[in-house]
Amino acid sequence: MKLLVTGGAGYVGSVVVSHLVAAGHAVTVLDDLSTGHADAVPAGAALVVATLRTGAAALLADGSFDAVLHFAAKSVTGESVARPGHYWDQNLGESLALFDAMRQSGVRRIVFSSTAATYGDPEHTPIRETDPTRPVSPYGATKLAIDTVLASYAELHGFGAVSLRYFNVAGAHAGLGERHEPETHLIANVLAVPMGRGGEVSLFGSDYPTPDGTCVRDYIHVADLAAAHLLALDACEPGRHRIYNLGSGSGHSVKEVIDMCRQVTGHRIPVALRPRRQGDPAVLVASSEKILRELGWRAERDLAAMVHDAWTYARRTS
Ligand SMILES: NC(=O)c1ccc[n+]([C@@H]2O[C@H](COP(=O)([O-])OP(=O)(O)OC[C@H]3O[C@@H](n4cnc5c(N)ncnc54)[C@H](O)[C@@H]3O)[C@@H](O)[C@H]2O)c1
Ligand SMILES: O=c1ccn([C@@H]2O[C@H](COP(=O)(O)OP(=O)(O)O[C@H]3O[C@H](CO)[C@@H](O)[C@H](O)[C@H]3O)[C@@H](O)[C@H]2O)c(=O)[nH]1
Repeated sequence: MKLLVTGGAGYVGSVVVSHLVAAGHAVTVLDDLSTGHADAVPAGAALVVATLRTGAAALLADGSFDAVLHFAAKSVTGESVARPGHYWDQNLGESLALFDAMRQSGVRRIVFSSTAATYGDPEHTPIRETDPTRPVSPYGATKLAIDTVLASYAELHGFGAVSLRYFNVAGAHAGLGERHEPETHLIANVLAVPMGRGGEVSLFGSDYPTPDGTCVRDYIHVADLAAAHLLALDACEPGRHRIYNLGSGSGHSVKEVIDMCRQVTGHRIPVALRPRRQGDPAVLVASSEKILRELGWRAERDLAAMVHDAWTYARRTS
């Protein structure tokens, strides 16, 4: 297929592009490099540097693309609380421009990066796709709004759309990994300590109602995530919007993640206890039964593999 990948110079997008190229697809990346890196775009894919508003319509105009994978977004929860207008503009506004360009050029298949943040504070664990969506941050609200637009465009404009709700993405693959500046994600921050960038890792809150008092998350390897995108692409069906959670079904606490990083790196990794971070739910764990049942996908790699691969990547890129 001929594919347009928005945000393909970012962490998750670049790993998915490497899988798409390996599977024989022709890939064009559209990315404004606001948080991505031109050198993360895998060999074999073309890069167009522009925003969705300025670049999508011209790229899609000739009607030759078969589908879009839409990763481009601003995705730092805390920043979204400080700058909600920026998040609505960048996430919903830019997505509407992309969907409009798709509609005008007749491209109707799309796989979208949604998020566990659409659920907010869950009523029970594990979270199913049918559970209530009550986001607690502007970031989660913008992503839920985009899911809603896709449902509407599927019904009214014949889009075949799949929203993949990622839980906590981690690990590295094919020499591609996390390079966010500043970094907010736990595993990358913990590994920065043995890499010599900071003497201790901040642990945000140890008084949560969890077994060891720290937040529990469902970590998923970025290569497992990439595999799900290839299945989702084949599952795009005109007139339908499907939503799938992507997680492993089991949770790890922040303390467990830090211990795993100690084990893998052999470094003692000092911890500084800090107050809770605003907007962090205590437990987020996915039920991924729906995508197993319907598309045959399940997470294959465990936390040890994620930390090991992230550590290999960190050392290689230092
Ligand atoms: N990393 C996670 O744990 C996680 C979890 C849930 C959902 N997600 C979603 O997955 C997607 C990818 O996340 P990531 O961690 O790779 O983020 P990232 O910041 O590394 O990648 C996003 C990419 O989009 C580009 N971009 C942003 N706004 C753009 C715009 N308006 N026009 C063109 N390009 C633009 C950036 O330059 C960057 O290359 C995002 O949509 C994010 O919300 C990520
Ligand atoms: O330096 C750090 C970084 C994080 N944490 C904690 O670690 C946990 C995980 O945090 P982080 O890695 O920032 O991920 P989340 O905030 O859970 O968010 C990620 O996972 C969500 C889905 O579960 C997605 O919606 C988001 O886009 C994605 O950033 C949370 O309890 C944080 O408070 C720390 O204690 N210290």
